[in-house]
Amino acid sequence: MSTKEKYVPGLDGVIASETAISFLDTEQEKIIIRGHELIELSKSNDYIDIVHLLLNGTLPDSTEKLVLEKELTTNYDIPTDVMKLLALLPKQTHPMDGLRTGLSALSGYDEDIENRSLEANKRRAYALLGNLPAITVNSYRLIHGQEAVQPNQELSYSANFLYMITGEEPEAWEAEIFDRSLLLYSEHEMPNSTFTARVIASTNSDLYGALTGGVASLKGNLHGGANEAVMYMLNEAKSVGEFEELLQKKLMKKEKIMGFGHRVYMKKMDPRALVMKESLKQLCDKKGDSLLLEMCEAGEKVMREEKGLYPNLDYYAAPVYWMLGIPIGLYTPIFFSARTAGLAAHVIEQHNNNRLFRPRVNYIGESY
Ligand SMILES: CC(=O)SCCNC(=O)CCNC(=O)[C@H](O)C(C)(C)COP(=O)(O)OP(=O)(O)OC[C@H]1O[C@@H](n2cnc3c(N)ncnc32)[C@H](O)[C@@H]1OP(=O)(O)O
Ligand SMILES: O=C([O-])CC(=O)C(=O)O
Repeated sequence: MSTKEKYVPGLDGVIASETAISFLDTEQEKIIIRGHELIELSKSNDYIDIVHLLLNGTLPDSTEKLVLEKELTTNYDIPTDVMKLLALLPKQTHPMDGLRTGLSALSGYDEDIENRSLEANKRRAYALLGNLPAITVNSYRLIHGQEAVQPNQELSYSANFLYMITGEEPEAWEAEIFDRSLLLYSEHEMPNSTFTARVIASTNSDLYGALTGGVASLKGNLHGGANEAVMYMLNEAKSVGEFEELLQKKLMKKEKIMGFGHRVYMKKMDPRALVMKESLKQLCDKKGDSLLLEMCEAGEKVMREEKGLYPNLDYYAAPVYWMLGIPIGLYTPIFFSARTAGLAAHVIEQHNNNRLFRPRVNYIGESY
């Protein structure tokens, strides 16, 4: 390669993979997951259905769904030494770093670690999905000097996840809102974390390593870390007026406003954000407190008028999680936990039809 090749910063619009898993059809404004539309699925399916769809290629029938949910809710075997390791981490460790450490440590306990077959990878993905709620919640709790919590295996996957977070058995409608958030976060084509996981998998590295890299990628506030950043920003204001003022000040200082904009939906609202906004409305009605919804809507207006930018999923996920009583530090780990279904499907696809990722550069250094 002697002459300069076309360089696209941030690989914007570059096709990095062929995949049968998902596609953002921006013309039709559809998020396609294995031939199904995610927003349609969010109306009558739940997270377990999507896990099945992502990892098996089809929506489950009622028996398959029961079997899968049972497998995930009873699959809890985090080694005590991993818990001890998490408890040793300094208090200031970010929960995403705790999760990354816990997830990474699990690899040593997989006696079949070198097996990259479809069956072995699927078994691993299910085991991880079973353990992730506990790893997510307990890495947060142990870092903060709290006791580890045990799952309640009588509850559904999502109800148990929320129960472990808040310590209270959720009402059915709360578990439903939380489940819908997991579904919306489950898979989204080729974001940075998925690309990261596929790049790692392409060296024949294992699922744990690929997912561990995925956690690091998702932590950043240009990606998954935006959901917690949105909540910190909302908490800086106490009224609609204060929030509008805060946004104007940030814009004057040329700061990025978390929860707005998207590489693929830049000038349109993320379809998932609309569904999440409905969940926020539902929560506000139930709790008789609409302040957060009013603030978010005012923020939407400011950003549309000032920048022509629209909310992404993280903008509405943050107030929804807040109103469900979830600690802010868990917002991004929950996103990762939900995305594990999609990431695992991508790693499996990469392993099954692999070519090493190894791009080139345009050299702009000293002449030679
Ligand atoms: C579920 C998810 O992971 S969704 C993403 C969550 N991340 C965020 O919410 C963080 C805030 N948003 C952003 O930083 C961006 O919109 C991104 C990174 C998500 C996508 O942006 P990119 O495609 O890389 O575009 P880029 O950052 O180059 O922005 C293009 C222009 O829009 C502006 N812009 C983009 N997003 C924002 C924002 N949130 N606030 C203010 N300005 C913004 C940029 O400043 C830039 O303006 P300029 O051309 O005048 O310099
Ligand atoms: O697609 C992206 O770049 C980021 C995103 O919305 C996601 O991962 O859900």
